[in-house]
Amino acid sequence: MNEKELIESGNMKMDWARNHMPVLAIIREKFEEEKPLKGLKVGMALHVEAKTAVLVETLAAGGAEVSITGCNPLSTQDDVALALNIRKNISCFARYGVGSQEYYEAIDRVLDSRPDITIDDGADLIFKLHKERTDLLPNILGGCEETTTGVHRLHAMEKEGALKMPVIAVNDAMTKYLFDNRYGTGQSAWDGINRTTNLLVAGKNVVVAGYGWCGRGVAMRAAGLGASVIVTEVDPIRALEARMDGYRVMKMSDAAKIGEIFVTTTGNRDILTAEHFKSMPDGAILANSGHFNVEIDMEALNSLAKTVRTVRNNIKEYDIGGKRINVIAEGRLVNLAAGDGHPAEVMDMSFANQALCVRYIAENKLPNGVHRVPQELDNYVARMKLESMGISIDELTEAQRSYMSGWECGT
Ligand SMILES: NC(=O)c1ccc[n+]([C@@H]2O[C@H](COP(=O)([O-])OP(=O)(O)OC[C@H]3O[C@@H](n4cnc5c(N)ncnc54)[C@H](O)[C@@H]3O)[C@@H](O)[C@H]2O)c1
Ligand SMILES: O=c1[nH]cnc2c1ncn2[C@@H]1O[C@H](CO)[C@@H](O)[C@H]1O
Ligand SMILES: N[C@@H](CCS)C(=O)O
Repeated sequence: MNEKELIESGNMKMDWARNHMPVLAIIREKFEEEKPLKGLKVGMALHVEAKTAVLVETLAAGGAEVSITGCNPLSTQDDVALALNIRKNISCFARYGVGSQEYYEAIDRVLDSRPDITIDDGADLIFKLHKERTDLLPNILGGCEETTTGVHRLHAMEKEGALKMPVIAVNDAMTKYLFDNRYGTGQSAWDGINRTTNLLVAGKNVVVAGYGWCGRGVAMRAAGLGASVIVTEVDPIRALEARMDGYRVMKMSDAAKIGEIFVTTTGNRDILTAEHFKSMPDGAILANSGHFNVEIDMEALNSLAKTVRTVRNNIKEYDIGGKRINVIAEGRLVNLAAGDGHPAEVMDMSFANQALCVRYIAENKLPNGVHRVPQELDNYVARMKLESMGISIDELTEAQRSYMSGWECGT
């Protein structure tokens, strides 16, 4: 495709996404009217694809000047990046498949815009701000963090007294993690795996590592596709939940021997290691839908491999001596690096939270540290989403409200 065709394709993807993001549309309308971000610069490092682009244009509609790059070298969609770049007050520095140097140079270019507010997915901008670009910190009003791992890292920085700006943990809004991490990852991880492998899930042993919000989504949808699901955990309560939800629970060293498809969702490292690769059945398929590319120990797999070859677009086969292990999308987030990411209706809620939190930062002076998404914003997103789905719910009567808050009657 030439540049013009790429831009057309990016615009088409954005139109489709925009039409399925009704809560963000309500916020965009308000932003257009009220311009709450007028005069502010927003710097972003998110997965650059169509739903993110709709968030970017929403912020620009609010009066912000937006600079954006990717937060994963394999999740950028170049047509969308180009379509964003031609829009007024938006600069996009993301490109698909960049190496580490170009990836971090693009982060620097976003910071060169001297943002007032940052939006991260995995805290890349915030790390650079604290490690190399500390001169920019006094200018920062605050930041927003999209994902679980980013929030964990920010809490660790805060605990050590290293966090020098306020950040809102957008991931921890209930209208984010209960839907995006669970139903979003549950659907889009399988979308990525299925469109890439073109194999059957029914009847296979699927091993899901981690039974957090992502893991329970991935396990639930695997079961729906007819898999026999095995869960591995380190948390006894979550392991118990997985068992009582109907899955087999065992150690990874045992699961590795019988798993046919493995999906990691832990946010941790070294979940699948050399020991596991050696005991896996021939032809095992590995995918990561959790954190970066360290959940599957790719270094160990590379050193075990006698040969490595691409066997299908986005699938590498590692022959470790008479046994073949297949890895999708280099062990990076399978839903984004081998698919189009979460469904638009789910990102509608995540990004509605982002837009509202950017406005909140612009209008409130927050102290340094990690902040929760204000409950009223979380409730607003839920109410708007229900409304957009044509769902009405009951309201407490006065008598019910006082019954629920009193202690004298009914016991
Ligand atoms: N692919 C996506 O689009 C997407 C979406 C949301 C979140 N994420 C990322 O996915 C990861 C998980 O997010 P979450 O919200 O589910 O987190 P979570 O904290 O709810 O769940 C993680 C689970 O993994 C378990 N775990 C940790 N180490 C383990 C190990 N060695 N073996 C087995 N289990 C282990 C934990 O006990 C926990 O139950 C994070 O890195 C997050 O940033 C990805
Ligand atoms: O399609 C998408 N566009 C933008 N962000 C996404 C999409 N799918 C998932 N995530 C976001 O990626 C984070 C993990 O890196 C998740 O927290 C999720 O919110
Ligand atoms: N942005 C990072 C964080 C995922 S948890 C990534 O895409 O790998």
